[in-house]
Amino acid sequence: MTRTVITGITGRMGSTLLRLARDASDLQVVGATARPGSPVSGQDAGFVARLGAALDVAVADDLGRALDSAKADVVVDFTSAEASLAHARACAERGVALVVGSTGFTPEAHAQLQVHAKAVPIVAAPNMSVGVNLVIRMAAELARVLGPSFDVEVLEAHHRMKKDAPSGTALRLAEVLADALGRTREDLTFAREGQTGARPPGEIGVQALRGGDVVGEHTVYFFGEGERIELTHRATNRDQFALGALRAARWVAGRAPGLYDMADVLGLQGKT
Ligand SMILES: NC(=O)C1=CN([C@@H]2O[C@H](COP(=O)(O)OP(=O)(O)OC[C@H]3O[C@@H](n4cnc5c(N)ncnc54)[C@H](OP(=O)(O)O)[C@@H]3O)[C@@H](O)[C@H]2O)C=CC1
Ligand SMILES: O=C(O)C1=N[C@H](C(=O)O)C[C@H](O)C1
Repeated sequence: MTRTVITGITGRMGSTLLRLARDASDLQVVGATARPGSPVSGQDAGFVARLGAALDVAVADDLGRALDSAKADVVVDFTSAEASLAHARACAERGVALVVGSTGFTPEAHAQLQVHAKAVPIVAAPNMSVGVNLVIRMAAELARVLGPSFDVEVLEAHHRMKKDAPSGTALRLAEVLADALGRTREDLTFAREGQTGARPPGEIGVQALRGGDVVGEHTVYFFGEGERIELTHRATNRDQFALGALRAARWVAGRAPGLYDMADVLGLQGKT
């Protein structure tokens, strides 16, 4: 049994993770958290996350306290970049492995995550769906083979409540595409407006749509002369993100310290 703590269980991903962790025969939910000062602190996690039954796990409003009272192997955290950094510190101080799905990390915050990963194993990825991680690899392969004569654009769409833009997945796609094409982050163009002139060769465009209840959609366009390739992933619910994260939780518990990606979890070796 992998003893698992889920953070942010009042959230869309936290409640999905709690349901799927509860249903997994090889995982035991030993802790659940909500934000500091949350009114649900002390209540049963199963009712707070609307799972329809008690879990016999009281919600804590501080991960450190939750870890001090539960002998956990791993924490699974989809909250916000800021909260995840604090959670990484709590895990590093207590020797507990961590899976981070939060997006919106600044380069400085990401560097801090790397510091905590010197103490404990951490899997961090902007998208934990197996399908998306395969799409990322396929996009890199297409870019390498098609080469610089194709114009590359990344388009993402998400629900109206999403806080960061572009999505972490779109950013990862753009970075992987830039790498495959021998370009840098300087070549990424985020949205366009005004007299932009002709599209510079080598540019990689990244565009974000927001609205309604869209779970998460990513398309990479390869625009050529006389043909176009579109590589699309559409999530229709959040279960595949959560199942990927729980797969990462089983994989990372007991591993050597280090910052790992979903490609490591999935055994996708070699360059992206
Ligand atoms: N890697 C992946 O596969 C995926 C990543 N994500 C990312 O996961 C993150 C969460 O997404 P989503 O679930 O939709 O967002 P939500 O806003 O629905 O959930 C976030 C939850 O975290 C809670 N929270 C905030 N701070 C803390 C804290 N310090 N301790 C405990 N809980 C806290 C919030 O509480 P409150 O409501 O009180 O503010 C909220 O319930 C985002 O960064 C998103 O981009 C999403 C889907 C897939
Ligand atoms: O906030 C979301 O919902 C999602 N966020 C992730 C991202 O920013 O890439 C992954 C997924 O698309 C859903």
